[in-house]
Amino acid sequence: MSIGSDLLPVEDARARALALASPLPAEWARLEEALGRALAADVRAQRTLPPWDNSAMDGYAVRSADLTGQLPARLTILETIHAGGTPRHELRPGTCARIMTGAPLPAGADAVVMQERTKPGAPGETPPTVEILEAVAAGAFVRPRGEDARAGEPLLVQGTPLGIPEVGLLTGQGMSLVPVPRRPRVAILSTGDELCRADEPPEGRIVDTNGPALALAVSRAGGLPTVLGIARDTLEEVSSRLAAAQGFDVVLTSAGVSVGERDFVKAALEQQGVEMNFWRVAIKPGKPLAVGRRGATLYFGLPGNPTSSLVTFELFVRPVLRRLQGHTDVEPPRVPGRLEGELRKPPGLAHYIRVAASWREGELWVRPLATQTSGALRSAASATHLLHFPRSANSLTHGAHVELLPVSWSA
Ligand SMILES: Nc1nc2c(c(=O)[nH]1)N[C@H]1C(S)=C(S)[C@@H](COP(=O)(O)OP(=O)(O)OC[C@H]3O[C@@H](n4cnc5c(N)ncnc54)[C@H](O)[C@@H]3O)O[C@H]1N2
Ligand code: MOO
Repeated sequence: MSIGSDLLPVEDARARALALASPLPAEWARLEEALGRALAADVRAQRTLPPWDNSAMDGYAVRSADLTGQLPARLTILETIHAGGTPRHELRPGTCARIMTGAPLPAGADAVVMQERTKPGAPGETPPTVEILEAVAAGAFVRPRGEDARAGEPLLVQGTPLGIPEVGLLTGQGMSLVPVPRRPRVAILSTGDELCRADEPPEGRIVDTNGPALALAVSRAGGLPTVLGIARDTLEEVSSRLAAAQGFDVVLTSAGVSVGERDFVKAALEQQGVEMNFWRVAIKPGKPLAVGRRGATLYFGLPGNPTSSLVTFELFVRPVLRRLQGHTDVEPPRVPGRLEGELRKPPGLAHYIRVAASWREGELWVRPLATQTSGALRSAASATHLLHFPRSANSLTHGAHVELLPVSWSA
């Protein structure tokens, strides 16, 4: 059997993890807390915005038909309309209105000529006039009524991720609450006899960095983390700590999931009635990943190596947290890039190489970080992307076109 042939491909593993997840029940969230979340229902506009046709430029509101003959054309100025003002006159042939950006168009006007394409009449002349130097098409520099929203019509559909413009659109509708799936509650349990808390004297132990790091990653992915602390490497302790972790949508454990003599996480999960969906993925770092479900709760046994836990979070947990929050686009984003230097590996596992990217000559060039060991957090520090070194490939040469995944954990 060739290396890795008994392991699940990354894409299959992600698909299987995602298949365990569906959007959580909706809650009403204040708009400022809805940023980055996905709408749980269609939203219809209640207001038409902008409420009137208005000018996109400082200039003159005109009838485009007045400009089809000889140019320049001299028009009589009926009034000046400011943003916030109300037009008082309807344009008749041969007339126009001075108008400012955002001001409502007067009746009869169908276009705006920007000020720079005009020449003012003599100061003090009555009635005041302006010379229009260019013809304009009907609709030029007019922002039509209802361009942003039309009362009664769909505004945003279910599943739309709420970015800042979307939140702005909803604000413009006078909405203060929106329906979004509630945030997933995520428990994080570190396991390992060698671990201590950051505020304890280490004395031969190592500080649990995975717990706090995963909590930050969960928050960034929109989840609500609860750090459960450290479980010692016994089946009883890991099992009882898992039993106590009730009421969570997702439980993340770190370490104890490989084939070592004290790797009890899988056994403990099974003892707690978790149905394992898969264990071990054809990936480096992160091969021992274990995923299962009990009722509505999803369990991820993440590998203990600090970078392995972050990479598996990025490739498997984050997409699941996004699906739980109603996002439809949950696959990790990818961008094309070019490799600086060379990479080699045996075939069998897909490698996700930590790289730093910089933009050069119209392309994203990536440099593999000097340290690639999964045991060192340094191999993730200052990484901007993960370079996908495909499972079947054994070398990538300088300048190779590569697939890059921006990491959510970078600064
Ligand atoms: N014979 C084999 N050995 C190993 C295999 C294998 O296939 N066959 N896989 C290796 C791979 S790949 C990984 S990844 C690790 C993962 O093993 P575990 O998930 O069981 O993790 P541990 O062995 O308990 O710990 C690994 C490493 O990480 C440190 N660690 C653990 N927890 C934390 C934490 N919360 N904060 C910071 N650092 C942590 C731990 O001290 C170890 O150094 O297994 C390989 N072995
Ligand atoms: O795959 Mo393990 O995650 O390299 O150390």
